Amino acid sequence: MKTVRNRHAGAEEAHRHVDDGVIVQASGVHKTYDTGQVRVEALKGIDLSLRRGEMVAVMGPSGCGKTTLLNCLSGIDEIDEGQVLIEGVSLAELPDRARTRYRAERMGFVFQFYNLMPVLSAVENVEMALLLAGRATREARQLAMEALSLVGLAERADHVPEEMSGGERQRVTIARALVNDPAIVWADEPTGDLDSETAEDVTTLMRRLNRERGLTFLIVTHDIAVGRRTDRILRMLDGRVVDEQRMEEADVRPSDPA
Ligand SMILES: Nc1ncnc2c1ncn2[C@@H]1O[C@H](COP(=O)(O)OP(=O)(O)OP(=O)(O)O)[C@@H](O)[C@H]1O
Repeated sequence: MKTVRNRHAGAEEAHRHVDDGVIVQASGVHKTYDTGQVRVEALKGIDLSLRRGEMVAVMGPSGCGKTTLLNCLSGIDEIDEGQVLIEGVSLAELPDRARTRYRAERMGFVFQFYNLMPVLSAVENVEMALLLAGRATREARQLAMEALSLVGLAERADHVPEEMSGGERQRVTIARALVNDPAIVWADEPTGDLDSETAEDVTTLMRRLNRERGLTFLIVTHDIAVGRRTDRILRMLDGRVVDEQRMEEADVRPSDPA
């Protein structure tokens, strides 16, 4: 994997130089939370890589460091030691504005509790991701509508979140996550707030987007039904990745309906 030294150039320019199929490369990642009273070593040396088009689950018991890992890989949180490269770019080395811009342009996020703006309609929530990334208003509206169609919600475009079910809200956040055509979508317990049937629909949707659009996903989940639908499960225990399980084709159901 080539490393791009990215001093003043924008992240956009940097990632054009690297395309060897690896999206995420983490080595020796440590993260400790120190509240003054308690010191928690949440990540104790993580090495992993994700390839373009992969769908990977991170599983493990409560408190083992899954969310911390997602936050550290995606640059939401700072790491104490080690290195994280996304498309060959070390986000930690980018100036603040370039890092924010990189995240807005190249990453999508899906969270358990949706994180939608309650006063905005579905289409406005989705287009916000584009407007923040500097797209023109008209183009943003058109792309947002296309993304809502992809997740089967075009007819709900004008509804605000409280007028939608949990599954519909999560589909809006998935539309928002993919609308920028990101390098990777980070999903933290995307089905955690959903009943099992709706969770399966949302998982099927993510798998379809992964297969059809080559969208790369890293999904933190407690739900083995989600894990089974991915390409790989990384199992964490006490701040470390202790096991990796590749899913059989039979488990990932290649013939899932759209
Ligand atoms: N901001 C913080 N300050 C202090 N400690 C924290 C903070 N965030 C997480 N921790 C601690 O770090 C450890 C890992 O937490 P993390 O949220 O990553 O676990 P998790 O595997 O995602 O858990 P869960 O499945 O319950 O969401 C836990 O011991 C947690 O208490």
